[in-house]
Amino acid sequence: MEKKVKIKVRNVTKVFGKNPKKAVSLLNRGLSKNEIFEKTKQTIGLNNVNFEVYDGEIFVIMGLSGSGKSTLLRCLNRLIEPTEGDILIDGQNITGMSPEELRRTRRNKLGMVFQNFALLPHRTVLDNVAYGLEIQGIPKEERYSKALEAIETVGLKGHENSRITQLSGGMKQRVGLARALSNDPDILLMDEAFSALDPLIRSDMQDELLALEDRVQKTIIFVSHDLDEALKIGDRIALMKDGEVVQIGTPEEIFTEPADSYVSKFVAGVDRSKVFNAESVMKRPEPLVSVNSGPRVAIQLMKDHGISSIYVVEGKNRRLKGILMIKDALEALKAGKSLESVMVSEIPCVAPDLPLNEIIPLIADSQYPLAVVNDSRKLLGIIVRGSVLGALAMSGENKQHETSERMDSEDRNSEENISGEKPPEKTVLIGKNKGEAGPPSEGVCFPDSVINSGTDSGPVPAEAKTNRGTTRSDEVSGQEVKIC
Ligand SMILES: Nc1ncnc2c1ncn2[C@@H]1O[C@H](COP(=O)(O)OP(=O)(O)OP(=O)(O)O)[C@@H](O)[C@H]1O
Repeated sequence: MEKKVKIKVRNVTKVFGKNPKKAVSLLNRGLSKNEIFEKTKQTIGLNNVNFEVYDGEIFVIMGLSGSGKSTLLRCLNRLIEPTEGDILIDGQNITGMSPEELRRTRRNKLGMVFQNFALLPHRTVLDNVAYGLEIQGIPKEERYSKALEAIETVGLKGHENSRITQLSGGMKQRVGLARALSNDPDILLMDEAFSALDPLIRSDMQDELLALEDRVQKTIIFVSHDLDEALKIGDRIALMKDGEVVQIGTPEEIFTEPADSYVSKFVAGVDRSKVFNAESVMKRPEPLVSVNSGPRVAIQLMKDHGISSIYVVEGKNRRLKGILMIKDALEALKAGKSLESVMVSEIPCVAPDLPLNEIIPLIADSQYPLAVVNDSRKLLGIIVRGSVLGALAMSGENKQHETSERMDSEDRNSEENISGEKPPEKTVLIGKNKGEAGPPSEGVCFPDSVINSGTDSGPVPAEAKTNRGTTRSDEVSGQEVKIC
């Protein structure tokens, strides 16, 4: 599905100083930020920035101090006026708007959360959250009702009448968030919103933001100088240096395909196992056999593909039923039994967003590849040891497809290793997908048609996914051990 562009930033440059034209002309002649400052005493805040933000994504702007993050964020609502360029929100160019139009757009579409909370210390939580609505002239009853809703959304219900001075840092930032949400804006601009918090509280707030994003589906532009934070919460990250965007990509793209040596150095120290997740290391689940097929079909498929086990699925949505060993299929053929009666149905399953560091112990303990399933138990992919090791070992310069190629050959070996091993009595499901298998369907499907048919049964997406979802509080609880 095509992504809807919510914000478009086009050729935006910002010069701080009284003679921006001179600075811009020097920029166009290729002079650096420092050279321009030496010559003109004008500071380049942003240099020809271009990007798009999609509806409903968390887009992180990150970079070192002074790289232009806050300037860029503030240009998006024109708290800072760009010197050149356009900023379009829902297709409307805000750089050309009159003060009244701008006010309306800010009010209806944009909410902002600041690092230092920017709260009124002597007011209650409720009055702080309702403050933005108050200055818009919204009647008391309506603004309190909206404010109470926002307070509940950020988990502060019961604290409406507390004074700001009575709150912890984390709670204060929730108030800031509630205030930004009170008007139900489409877009949240968050400027180092969690940087002032203690590490544990900060981590909690990141989890809560992800959970909140799941519920309310806002477009969030989040400024951070912390790479771990960016990797954790960002759908995509824009990395800035000296007022320029040096790379935009998913966390994994930034990791595996750094645009230059600056980006490589930036990501050098990061723990790869926290960046990759099940979806990014799984391989296509092929071949598959329908639960309604006979053992002869399963044996033929395993023979054709040179494998000794095969995943058994049901219906066009390839709902996972179990795994079948070739020896059991042969036995079923001899005894006239069904696949279902001889397959192993209790196999280890993980959710697609389970991070690699949580997958490693599971795969080490498992006799089978791990099945990656979604909430409706659709088999999305399988993970074998080789894939995990490949992702961990890959250096920053290597490209994603190299891993996939290596995975494919290692998968084969790993699947072979399953052969002949006695299935365990019970195996476990880790992750959030814990649904029970439903009743068998009537139709028979074969692997290729299973993979290629139906609206949501397409191939495993090539685009790599990160572990951001796994840190959501509701999903962390999904790590409890369950029988699949
Ligand atoms: N009001 C201003 N007047 C002059 N220069 C400014 C002004 N605001 C920002 N700058 C300069 O613009 C550049 C970008 O600053 P900005 O605050 O956007 O960076 P940042 O990446 O957000 O940094 P930090 O993480 O330290 O907040 C810096 O060189 C800064 O000194």
